[in-house]
Amino acid sequence: VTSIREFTHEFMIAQGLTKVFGNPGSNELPFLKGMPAEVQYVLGLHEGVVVGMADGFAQASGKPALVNLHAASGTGNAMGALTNAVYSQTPLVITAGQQVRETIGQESFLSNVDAALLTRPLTSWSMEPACAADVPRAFGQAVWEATTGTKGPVYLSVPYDDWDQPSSPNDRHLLARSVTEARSLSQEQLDRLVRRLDRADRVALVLGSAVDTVNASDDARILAERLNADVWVAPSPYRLPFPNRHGQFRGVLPAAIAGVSERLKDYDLVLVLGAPVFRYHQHSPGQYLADGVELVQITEETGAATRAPFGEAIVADVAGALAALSGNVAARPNSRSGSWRESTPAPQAQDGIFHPAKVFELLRENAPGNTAYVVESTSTNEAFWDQMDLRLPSSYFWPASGGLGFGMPAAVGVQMAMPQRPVIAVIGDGSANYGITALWTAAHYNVPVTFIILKNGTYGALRWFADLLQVEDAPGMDVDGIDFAALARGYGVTATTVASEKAFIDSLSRAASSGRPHLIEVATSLTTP
Ligand SMILES: Cc1ncc(Cn2c(C)c(CCOP(=O)(O)OP(=O)(O)O)sc2=O)c(N)n1
Ligand SMILES: [Ca+2]
Repeated sequence: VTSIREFTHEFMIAQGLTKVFGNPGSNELPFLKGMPAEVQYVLGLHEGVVVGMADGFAQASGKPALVNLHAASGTGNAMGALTNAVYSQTPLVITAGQQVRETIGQESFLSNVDAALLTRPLTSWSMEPACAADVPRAFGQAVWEATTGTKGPVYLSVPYDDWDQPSSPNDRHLLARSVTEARSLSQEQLDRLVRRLDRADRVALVLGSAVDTVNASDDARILAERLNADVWVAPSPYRLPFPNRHGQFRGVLPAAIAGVSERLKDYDLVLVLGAPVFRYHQHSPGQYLADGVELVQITEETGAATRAPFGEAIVADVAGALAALSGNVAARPNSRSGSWRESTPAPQAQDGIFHPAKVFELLRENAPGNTAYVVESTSTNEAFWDQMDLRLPSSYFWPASGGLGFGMPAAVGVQMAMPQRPVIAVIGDGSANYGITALWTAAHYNVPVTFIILKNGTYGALRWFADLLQVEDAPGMDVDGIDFAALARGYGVTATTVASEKAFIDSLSRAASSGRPHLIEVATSLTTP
């Protein structure tokens, strides 16, 4: 008789879930027993790193990732990483071991009390099956909940004595199941939108990260060029949905109410695709939109449509909408299409201290054009977008809720999913500490990420926020004196500390040709975000 474990392993392989990102405890061992050779277990040394790696892997591969955590303590460690994954709608199937079913009520050691509640509201679905016989169906539901409707992380807690129970012959039906969806614009919605776009004088496209998640930036560019529309990226992007040096690219909208309405005030129609309206961050009250500006939002995320405070929302497949719109709007004269903007020269490094813009200029000039960047350096965004020239989909990954500890692990996950592209992680010296153990996994599985640590010795973004909020004496702002090269070597990753542009370029090219992970730490000056 097939056990529930054996059936579940077979189902995982049938679903293509052939990597398990995990950190094990005793509750998980009965699930991990006899794992088929087709399944690779990727060990992370902290559950935040495990979920960060799975998040990067799932985003870069475009497929769900399977995670296995240790009951409540493991799940608790993963919650910070889940704040990102839930906002990037990353399909993660998070499983966790539970104590023996009959001992949960008495809360014996390692019981995950109220397991199905533990991850709410950071999972769209969570469950602990009411009996062992329901585990296979619940596992299937977890996979389809993660990948259908508003996609995102889900959670399944399984008592560890369930795995040895016999699987039912009915479970075989699960192997034949599929769950798909089609939520394209209706013909009437499409016709109405095309008429509005064709009649509008000055159109702005505001593109969200989901446009890159669904790999639709090419159609976004075609639509923008046909409309001769200005293109903005929606606030707080965790992906790049449009080439940032394209002649029609106007920048990333500030994550502030007044800032957004100021930049959108001269348009008569704003079309938002694949973004919430909007993910503001610093609070600067004002009019949501200037008078005369109309806004239409197309999103796959029902909640982003229903909770928006203004504009007309359509819940529909974003890639399909872009393909339909770009094929139906009238073409306008456009001298900008296909043009590329030059970048501004970065300030020179002084006495071994680099302006972050100089680091980015050296990356633009020396890293391969198909490099994918995983960035978690919270005071250098402006310099990054000024200097970088990213033209390919899946070229930029950022923690979707700003939950730090994403960058280094996600870079490992992205590189595992895209072995054909170089991956460079650009990490602040504050952020690096939240996911630093990812270096061990990079070394252990030889994942050739180049990690660049920008050392300004402080929580730069918080200094900027402290000024904004007039908090003169904020404590806990400094993180100086950390030797990341020594930490990297301690986890098995080679490292260099560079103090000149030549040394930076040499380290970069040596790292790229080594085929191994490498860390480069560079002292940088403090800039405003
Ligand atoms: C898990 C977690 N903890 C704390 C913060 C708060 N935080 C912190 C601590 C920041 C400073 C990060 O410093 P850095 O060195 O990585 O980058 P910059 O110096 O460029 O800001 S930005 C920010 O929002 C967070 N976002 N996420
Ligand atoms: Ca810093």
